[in-house]
Amino acid sequence: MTHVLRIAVIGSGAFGTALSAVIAQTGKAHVLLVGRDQALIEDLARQRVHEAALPGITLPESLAFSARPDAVADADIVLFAMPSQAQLSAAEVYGPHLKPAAPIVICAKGIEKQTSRLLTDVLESVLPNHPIAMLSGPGFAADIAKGLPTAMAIAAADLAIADYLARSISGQTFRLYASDDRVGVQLGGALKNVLAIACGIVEGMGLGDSARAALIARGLAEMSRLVEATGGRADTVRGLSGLGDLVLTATSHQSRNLRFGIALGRGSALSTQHGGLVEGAFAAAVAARLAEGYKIEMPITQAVAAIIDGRLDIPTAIAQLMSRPITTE
Ligand SMILES: NC(=O)C1=CN([C@@H]2O[C@H](COP(=O)(O)OP(=O)(O)OC[C@H]3O[C@@H](n4cnc5c(N)ncnc54)[C@H](OP(=O)(O)O)[C@@H]3O)[C@@H](O)[C@H]2O)C=CC1
Ligand SMILES: O=C(CO)COP(=O)(O)O
Repeated sequence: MTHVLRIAVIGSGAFGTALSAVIAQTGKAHVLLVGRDQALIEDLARQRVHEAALPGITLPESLAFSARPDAVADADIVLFAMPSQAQLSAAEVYGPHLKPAAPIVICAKGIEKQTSRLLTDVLESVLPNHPIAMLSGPGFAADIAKGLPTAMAIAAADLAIADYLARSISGQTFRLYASDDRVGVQLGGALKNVLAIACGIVEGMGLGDSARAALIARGLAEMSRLVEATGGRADTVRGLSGLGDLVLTATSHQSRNLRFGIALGRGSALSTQHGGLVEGAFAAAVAARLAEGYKIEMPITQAVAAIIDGRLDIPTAIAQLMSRPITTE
């Protein structure tokens, strides 16, 4: 009998639910969505709609659900679709139940706040016997779940594993490109959130589309510097999980990071809780710290970090950015 691929997606929020739905839709694998909230999981199995995260979107009949950590035991591939700061605790809870050597795919955009570690390093420290891959790039959960065309990057240390994962997960509407640059792919996702907050501030203050375009281009230069300093490649930054995701998040009001920045620019003290998850608010301080450690210039990122920490007001930040020494591009 041929083995049918089994994929488990852990994290029943917007992204995890969307990924599980789109993968189930391919018909290539048995897909299981695993969440912590028993009542929500029972509701999803009954209603096939996640009203809180993906309102009005019907989930496929073939998608299975569980709230038990040991339900991941027979999964050939496991996606970790919870926020960046929860990846470590999730690895500790689900790790003991994983199938030996099953590839783990991190589906979060951030850097560990406490230690400044990359998420691949965080998971490798807890799950040393599993290949750890990273999925990132432009794609809103709602677009993915609706079956709109989306393309993202998936990176593993071994390109053959990235290729296997890309082929296993991709379908008619959701297309993955394989890479062996885990650093570039994950930092692209983490840093674009910080830059999206900056673009939101510009929008909230009514500074114009020209300023936004300048931020995108100079932000991309900052991203390249940190990616290269950390051992990644600049060409990855010009791809889906860099330029692609930055353009999406810096321009679409679907983005929580952009909306958070707009609120800051308008002077409203929106907390990172009220607008939903704002990964860039965590990543800004870490990225600024890393830049300092590597002695590279990331003035936009550093300004966003200082604004969020309350160390800098927005007009002063703008004046400082505009009065930096004139230099070459
Ligand atoms: N939404 C989007 O469009 C996209 C999101 N992403 C990324 O995906 C990640 C998740 O975002 P998103 O789904 O939107 O966030 P949500 O806030 O919608 O959902 C987060 C989910 O993670 C679960 N969770 C939190 N901690 C743990 C844990 N320790 N173990 C297991 N599950 C946990 C929560 O469960 P509970 O309800 O039980 O607390 C919740 O279901 C982020 O890094 C984000 O940047 C990437 C691309 C697109
Ligand atoms: O990463 C995303 C789309 O690619 C989602 O962006 P937000 O987290 O800002 O909503």
